[in-house]
Amino acid sequence: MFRLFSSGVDDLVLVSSPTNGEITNQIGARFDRELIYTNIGEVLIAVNPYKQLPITGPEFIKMYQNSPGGNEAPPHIFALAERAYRRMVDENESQCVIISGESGAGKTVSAKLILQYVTAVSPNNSYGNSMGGGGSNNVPQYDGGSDDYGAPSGRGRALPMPGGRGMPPPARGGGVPNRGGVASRGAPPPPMGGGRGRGPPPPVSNVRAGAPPPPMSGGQAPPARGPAPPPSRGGPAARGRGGAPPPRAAPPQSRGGRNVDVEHIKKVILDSNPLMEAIGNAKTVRNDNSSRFGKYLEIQFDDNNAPVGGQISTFLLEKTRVTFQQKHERNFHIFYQMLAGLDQSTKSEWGLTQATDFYYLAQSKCTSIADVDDAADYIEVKNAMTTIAITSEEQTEIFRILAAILHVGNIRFQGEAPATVIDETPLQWAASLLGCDPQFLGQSLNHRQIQSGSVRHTQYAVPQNPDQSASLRDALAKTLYERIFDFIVTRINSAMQYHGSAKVIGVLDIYGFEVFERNSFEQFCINYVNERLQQIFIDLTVRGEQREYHEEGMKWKDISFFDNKIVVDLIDGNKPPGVMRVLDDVCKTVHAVDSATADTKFMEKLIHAIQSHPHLLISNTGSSANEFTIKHYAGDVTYSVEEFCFKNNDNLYASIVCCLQSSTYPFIASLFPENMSDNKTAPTTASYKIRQSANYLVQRLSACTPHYIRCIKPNDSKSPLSFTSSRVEHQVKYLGLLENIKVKRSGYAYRQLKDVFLNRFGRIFDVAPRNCQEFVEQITRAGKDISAEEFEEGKTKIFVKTPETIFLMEDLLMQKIDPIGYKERVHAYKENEKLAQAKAGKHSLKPKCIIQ
Ligand SMILES: Nc1ncnc2c1ncn2[C@@H]1O[C@H](COP(=O)(O)OP(=O)(O)OP(=O)(O)O)[C@@H](O)[C@H]1O
Repeated sequence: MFRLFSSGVDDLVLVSSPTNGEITNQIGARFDRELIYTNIGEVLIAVNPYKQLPITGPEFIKMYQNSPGGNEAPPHIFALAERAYRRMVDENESQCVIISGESGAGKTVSAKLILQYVTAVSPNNSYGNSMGGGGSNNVPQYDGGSDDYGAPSGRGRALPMPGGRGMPPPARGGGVPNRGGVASRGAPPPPMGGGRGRGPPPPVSNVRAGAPPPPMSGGQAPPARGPAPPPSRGGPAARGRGGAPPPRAAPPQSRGGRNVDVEHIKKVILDSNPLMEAIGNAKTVRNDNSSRFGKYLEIQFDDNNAPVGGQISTFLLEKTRVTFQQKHERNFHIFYQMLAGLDQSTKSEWGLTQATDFYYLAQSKCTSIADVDDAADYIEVKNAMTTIAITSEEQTEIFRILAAILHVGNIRFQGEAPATVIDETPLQWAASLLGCDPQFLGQSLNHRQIQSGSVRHTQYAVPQNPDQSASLRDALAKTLYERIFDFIVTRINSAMQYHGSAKVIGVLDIYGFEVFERNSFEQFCINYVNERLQQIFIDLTVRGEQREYHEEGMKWKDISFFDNKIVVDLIDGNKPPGVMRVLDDVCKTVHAVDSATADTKFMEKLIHAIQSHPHLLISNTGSSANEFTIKHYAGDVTYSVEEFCFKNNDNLYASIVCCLQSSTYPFIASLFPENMSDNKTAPTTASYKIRQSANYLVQRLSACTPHYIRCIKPNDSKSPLSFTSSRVEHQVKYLGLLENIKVKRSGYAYRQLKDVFLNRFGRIFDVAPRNCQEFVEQITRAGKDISAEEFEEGKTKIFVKTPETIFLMEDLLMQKIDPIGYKERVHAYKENEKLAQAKAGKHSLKPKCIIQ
């Protein structure tokens, strides 16, 4: 008895006894052969190789283009992209690609590859008769692979031959099913929700700018240090080149009907990437270019299936990074790009020197990244801004605010409440660049406006001590940054705005499930969003299966799976109240208490409100209780409640907003349109915004046929092609891959169109069977371990219950059509096995197939 598949199977649904360890072994065995992609049905697993493999160049696009729904194609991100695009074209349905995984797993690279593929294969004109494949070679492309690879052997079915470096292996088990596992709906998605809690914008067809980004907040940096040269000018009166024209968003470029410059839209889609990365990405210890926000990009396609518009929605921007970064991490790239790229005279005019002079950049002791040229990136970012029609005046306004943020970070406080500023210089700089009166700015940092609980219209200015003032200072910096971020996202959306009806391909690049040694409010929110995404994943997968059974005229069999609704309700439920509801209730009543007392009250209330729940564990219910555990679908996570209330409150401080609204720069005032004297509406909390965002996402994604990419980070040292099994197994667990496989296998492990099935497996016999019945008769005679119950015939497909049957059929096929190759593989297998044993069981695989 031998194991044939020591190289791992390309569809994990075919693993005989799936466990987290076994899945890891399979992925590892493939990774050793530079096969970074593996399927679970139509779900794609992508392992980051930390090395450019020659598998994503234009010739690979051609290879996958028009391949029939990914059938027979080895697992590849382009196979998935092709399936999404083709299904949109053929079935006139919106599609979405949901990419998840931990930091550094390769989500952003995967998202870029999807965009690269879709922009390349779609037509360049919004009318005419080309249906895909008309993409221009001039379209800028992500440089994800080298072009030095040999030309593919043809279009459509052209598959790479085995043996080459980075080449996919021969399709095992007949490739992935054409359909199945996904539900579909015809209509394009509904209009988006409103923008940033400033009231919904008027509906414009199915596109609107400004999704509700749910901000995360919190984190207080210690007071600033660092020298700052004296201001060249003081106060708002001195304004340099900025009497600045009214800079509010330029009128959207209205598009609709057939007058769309598709090539321009493709350019905007691809060029907006470096801009979004500049304002939303940063170096972290895990990833030099880590996205610190979630992004959902929808590309809109017209009747000619050309991209005619788009829409970006952002989620969970980590704005605490503006004021605090841990050691060896950086702030958002844009700050360093500005310092490296701005001309010297503007830098002098704005009081800018070097990164180490500004506390917000200097605290982490990391201001540069190996192999990154911030000055060159600055030029790229400016060009991208120009592409999306941000005028040069507006660009100046944006960078001046960023400069102001750096000076804000250098303001330090001392003394009793109200705290006084230690050195006026940074305050003067900040006030000057923000067009505010320095005294007004100072007062808005050392006094906080508090509304009376009993008499709602009464406001009090409460003096703040140095710590509290530092907290307000950081709130100012974070608010300014967030508004710039939103402004740029809105302008990207304006540049892609399309008014006609359209179907979409959405690409969601969002943090995956997070479990650290210490988990805080941020992980709680991220994991909640992931619970919601898991919910729609299960829902759509089960419904997709149901639909397929129905279409195939087969009797539905119940699929058993863990329904995580119970966990979602535990977090966001109203009646009985979930954790978020309890948190919001506590936050409403704790304005006057310090952060630690508020967290204690939250813990008390949580223990009282949710006494017993099968998915909530509170081991310490005494007065020192400070953590709770949620049993998530992917595993248990313990959350420390420290700063939960502070972060959840995410206050927009009235004093700060009023000061900025008084700015003599119309651009800055326009970023703060809210009416702060309107006391009627209760301030929204961070968890409220996250619930809203999650609802919005679920609504958008549910209107599409989903495609999933689960990204895996193979090691923590960013080493090329190195695979640490324990790290991977952890991710396999938290990505819920085992559950994926179970759901997918609970009915049939394999399904294939009748023609494709009979063409492949009919070759086992001297006389090819003409139909399913003949096939079953012959195969049960040929393979003594194969029973007729293993097969079921639908209207268009043949279904096979267990992977073992598929493996046996594959063996019979191979012995028949390539007996020498078969012997060689058996030999190679034995050699590989010896090697594996010598390496003490590295990726040791359990028997997948028995050769007799
Ligand atoms: N398919 C790939 N081929 C080559 N290198 C890759 C690939 N995927 C990822 N990488 C490398 O890994 C790095 C991290 O990838 P990426 O930024 O996409 O991770 P991420 O999951 O988006 O992380 P984060 O959540 O922190 O944003 C990339 O900058 C790149 O160097």
